[in-house]
Amino acid sequence: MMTALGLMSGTSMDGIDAALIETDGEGTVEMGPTVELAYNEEERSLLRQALADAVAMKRRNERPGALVAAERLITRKHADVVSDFLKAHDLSPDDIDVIGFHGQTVLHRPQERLTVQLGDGQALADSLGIQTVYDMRAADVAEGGQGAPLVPVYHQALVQAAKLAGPVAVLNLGGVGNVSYIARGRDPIAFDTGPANALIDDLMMERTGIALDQDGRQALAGRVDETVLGQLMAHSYFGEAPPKSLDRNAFSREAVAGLSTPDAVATLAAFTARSAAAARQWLPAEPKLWIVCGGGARNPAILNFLRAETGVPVRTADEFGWSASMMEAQAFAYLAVRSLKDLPLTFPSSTGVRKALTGGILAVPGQKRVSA
Ligand SMILES: Nc1ncnc2c1ncn2[C@@H]1O[C@H](COP(=O)(O)OP(=O)(O)OP(=O)(O)O)[C@@H](O)[C@H]1O
Ligand SMILES: CC(=O)N[C@H]1[C@@H]2OC[C@@H](O2)[C@@H](O)[C@@H]1O[C@H](C)C(=O)O
Repeated sequence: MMTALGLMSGTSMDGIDAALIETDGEGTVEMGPTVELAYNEEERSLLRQALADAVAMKRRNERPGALVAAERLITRKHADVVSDFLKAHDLSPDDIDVIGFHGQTVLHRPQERLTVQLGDGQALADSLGIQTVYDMRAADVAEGGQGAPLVPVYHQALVQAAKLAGPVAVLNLGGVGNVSYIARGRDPIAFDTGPANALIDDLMMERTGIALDQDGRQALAGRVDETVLGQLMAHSYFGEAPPKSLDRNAFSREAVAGLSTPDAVATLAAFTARSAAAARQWLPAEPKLWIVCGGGARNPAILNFLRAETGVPVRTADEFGWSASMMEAQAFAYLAVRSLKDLPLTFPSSTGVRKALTGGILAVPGQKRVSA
């Protein structure tokens, strides 16, 4: 068993989640304390600028425009989260065997073998004195995989430990949605389903200056425009067979521009649910249960739409004693341990990589940098 601290800064760009787990990187996971640190408005706008500037990137080590400043911010803020976490729980760096550091995705174009996660793993390891596994998507993409989703192997460990009768669909609703289909005796089938909260957040930011629909209030007050929803669902992504994955900004909210804020948000929330439910067409059997995690698990409008679309029970991760909001941070802790043990992170059925593959770069404190 190892003590691992996972750090995630997701596509919603709302902040950093940190979660401690004890795990063997296989069937055993014990969940420990967690902490989250929100980005302030100035930091968010730097990250938004970094996403815009990343569009021009051709090679993953380039850092045009705001990307240098954004990477510095990401690394420093992650170091702060860990220091605060250690202090709050009276821990020392020696108590942590490994950090799993996801970084901030600013660009994801697997078809060009390009996926970019900002964050200097070596600098983080040096400043904290804790070995750090980072850049966990790169090896998969270099081998022809999508580089996402990576969490399915963690979803599988939880579903198996809970002895749930499958098949189970675990749905993460962050900025982007991704599903893991977990059934006995097979590797997880997984892919990105469509938008989750990113379109809702962007629309809310534009119209109200607050980047979320708190507790789904706008969506619950609005009416879904079925014509507009049909236009949104006509996107070619939904007709593509997996493996497939998405950039945060793959979808446009243009189609809802003419609607009132409640109707626009309701329609986008329904879009999230309908596109997630449409994942079933690529699964070998109908899931008996959907378990929702990520910030979308706190949006009752999305959960209601998902119940209507799937017709089977939809529960949140918290109802199983897991953590909807910390699932990904825990997953990156788990993946770091798997990386140290040379166990696979990705599978042909999750990213389309040719064969099950480990990944991640190990930064040991004080180690000399090897240029890529
Ligand atoms: N109480 C809430 N009500 C409605 N929506 C919420 C609530 N809490 C969080 N969210 C939504 O969840 C989002 C954050 O989700 P999460 O932290 O899972 O995303 P992420 O990890 O950044 O993204 P990804 O999984 O795509 O990398 C917020 O941007 C917001 O839209
Ligand atoms: C490139 C990238 O960062 N993708 C994220 C994003 O956010 C959700 C979805 O798209 C998922 O595929 C992935 O994150 C989770 C943590 C994953 O890799 O499993």
